[in-house]
Amino acid sequence: MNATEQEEKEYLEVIKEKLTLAIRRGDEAVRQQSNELREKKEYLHEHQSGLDDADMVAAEQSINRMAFAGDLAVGQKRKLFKLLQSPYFGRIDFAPQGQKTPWPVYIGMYSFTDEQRRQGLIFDWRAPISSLFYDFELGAAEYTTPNGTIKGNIERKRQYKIRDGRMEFMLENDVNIHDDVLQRELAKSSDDKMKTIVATIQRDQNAVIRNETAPVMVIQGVAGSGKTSIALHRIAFLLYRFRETIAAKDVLIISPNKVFADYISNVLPELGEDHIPELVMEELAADLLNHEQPFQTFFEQVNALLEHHNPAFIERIQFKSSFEFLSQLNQYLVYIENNYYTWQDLRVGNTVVPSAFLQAKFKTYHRVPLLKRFPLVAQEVRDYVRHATGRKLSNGEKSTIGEAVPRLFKFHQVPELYRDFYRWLGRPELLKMDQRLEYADVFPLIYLRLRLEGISAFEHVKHLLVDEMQDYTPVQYAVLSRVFSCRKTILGDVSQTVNPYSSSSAETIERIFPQAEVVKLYRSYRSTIEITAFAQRITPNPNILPLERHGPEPAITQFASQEAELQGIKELIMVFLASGNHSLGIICKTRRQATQVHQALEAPGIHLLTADSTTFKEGVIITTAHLAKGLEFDEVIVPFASARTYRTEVDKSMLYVACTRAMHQLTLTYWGVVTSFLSA
Ligand SMILES: Nc1ncnc2c1ncn2[C@@H]1O[C@H](COP(=O)(O)OP(=O)(O)OP(=O)(O)O)[C@@H](O)[C@H]1O
Repeated sequence: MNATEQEEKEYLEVIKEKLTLAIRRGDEAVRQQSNELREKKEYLHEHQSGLDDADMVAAEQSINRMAFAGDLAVGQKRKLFKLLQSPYFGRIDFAPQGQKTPWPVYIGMYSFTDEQRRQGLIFDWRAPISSLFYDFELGAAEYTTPNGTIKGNIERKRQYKIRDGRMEFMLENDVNIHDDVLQRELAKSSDDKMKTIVATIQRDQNAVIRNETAPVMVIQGVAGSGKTSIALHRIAFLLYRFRETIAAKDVLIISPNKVFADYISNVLPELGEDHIPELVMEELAADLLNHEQPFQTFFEQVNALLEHHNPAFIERIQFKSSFEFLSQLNQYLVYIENNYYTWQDLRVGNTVVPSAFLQAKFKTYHRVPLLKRFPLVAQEVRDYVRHATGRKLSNGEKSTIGEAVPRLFKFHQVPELYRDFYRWLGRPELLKMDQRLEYADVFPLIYLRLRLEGISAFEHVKHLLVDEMQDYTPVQYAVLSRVFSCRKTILGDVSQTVNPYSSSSAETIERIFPQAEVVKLYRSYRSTIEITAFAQRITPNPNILPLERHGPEPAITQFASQEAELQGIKELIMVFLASGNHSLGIICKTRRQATQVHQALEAPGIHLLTADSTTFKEGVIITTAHLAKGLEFDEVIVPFASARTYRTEVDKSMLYVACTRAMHQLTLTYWGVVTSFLSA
């Protein structure tokens, strides 16, 4: 069936016709449903007075059902329209064992069935059979279904590029041409937001996407290895595979900032899924602190590190990012259990509640978080006194007990205990708590809160996705592990840390989640070989495997002065505007520098992205390396690449992140002496 390219083109027309018909039928159904809905509402309105409660409830339920069906139909129509533009991207002819003739399986973004013949015309890329396309070339192959493994033979494999309903090309996979299609995809200029990669998912990526069993999946991948893309496709896969038990609203993405969240926001809707709730780490922290405690943000912490070298500040951060610190916090919790109670008899009127009774009751509730035990023990004491006196207690007596029981313990507020922790350590100077907490104290405080008070928020979350895992500390992970007992996908790259004093590697995360499956990805897709090799000069990684794609050598351009450099950048922007590229990122080390460049270049269409920005912008963007993390641009300019700007370990991380954002072209500019990080 459909052996030649001509036959394929004709078949495409047949499929498009069927899709058009399905859209028409869907329209008709939607029209009918909305008419029925309107009639039902009118009927209700007119007969309101004659209907009893049960009738009203039934009518409301039926209206809700109709509205829901209407929404589904609209969603389905949207998918059909998308399919009409590009119905499928792959085909495999598969003969299951024992069958001579293979049958063609066309694979697309969504499935499409011929309702009349009950025949699958297009299979969703996430369907079990579609995994054949990603995992095998011609020859013996197998795929797993919920009912077992199906073995067989792939006799033909093709890839298509269909755009606006037209077949742009068709490739026969008798050699490994997968790379060919991938090359074409990667050579394109960037989209305004992150895009889907369903047509070119690679085998190792597919294994991560389709992993159904890992309770915690840790993806450690080099810059541009597709971690974020894979994680989002994995979510789409899990939503499809477990659609009976998990919906988009049950997933939570923790993203590093709002711009990144906006940048990735298109992927899941493109894949036909609803929008997934997301939270920035600081929003999560504020929630877990009941919005009662102001704190420094991670951006502010990193900016402070970049602006001033402050050894005491660095020491505080480093200490609080260590495993040792987490273990000290745990030891402190044991210590206060054993040492901060003052056992004594409690007198209520003429009744004496013996200290042994109090001690025993506190022991009974040892599974309850410490600061939550007081009201429970107070109730036990009230019962004791009532029993002893044989009468009801007065309100005064009740409140005496309510106040006296907590007094048996030394502290009652988590922040007091947090401060005491440093005294217990013998290092009170490690806590700087002015008007607001330092960022390094935010999660330790939350951790104490969790252990001492318990927090029950976020229990509804069934899958947690954490990006930029290298930026979070052991205490942060200890918090995440306690707040989210669900399955998790955690991804990042330790080479892209923006704060080397607080970063975590996959190994660190494995210590916290011993049940984790760790996957390492070394193939880099984003940048040309030249850009990847250049970035290796800053932070070498012998394991990185750049995809064979070439472009211009990155340029390091010297200027005589800052004015000349800014003028040079203006000219580079003009060249960019005349090129066919879509996005240019001008990536600075600090916010101050980014603002300075923005002021110097001020022109319509040049956007400054800061930590306060909430959306990703197309065109020319000026920003910091910290904010650019996770984003990508056709071209990148790194201004002020001098020895004065890039000196410390943190600076070096920033430079690496900035350079690895470039897909096709990279230019570094400076005046004075070039940074030594580029001299290797
Ligand atoms: N299989 C693939 N097919 C096509 N494009 C791919 C594939 N894998 C990755 N890419 C592309 O490579 C680029 C990098 O992907 P992504 O941003 O997901 O990587 P990352 O590992 O999260 O990067 P970083 O950590 O550097 O931010 C994107 O443009 C993505 O579309």
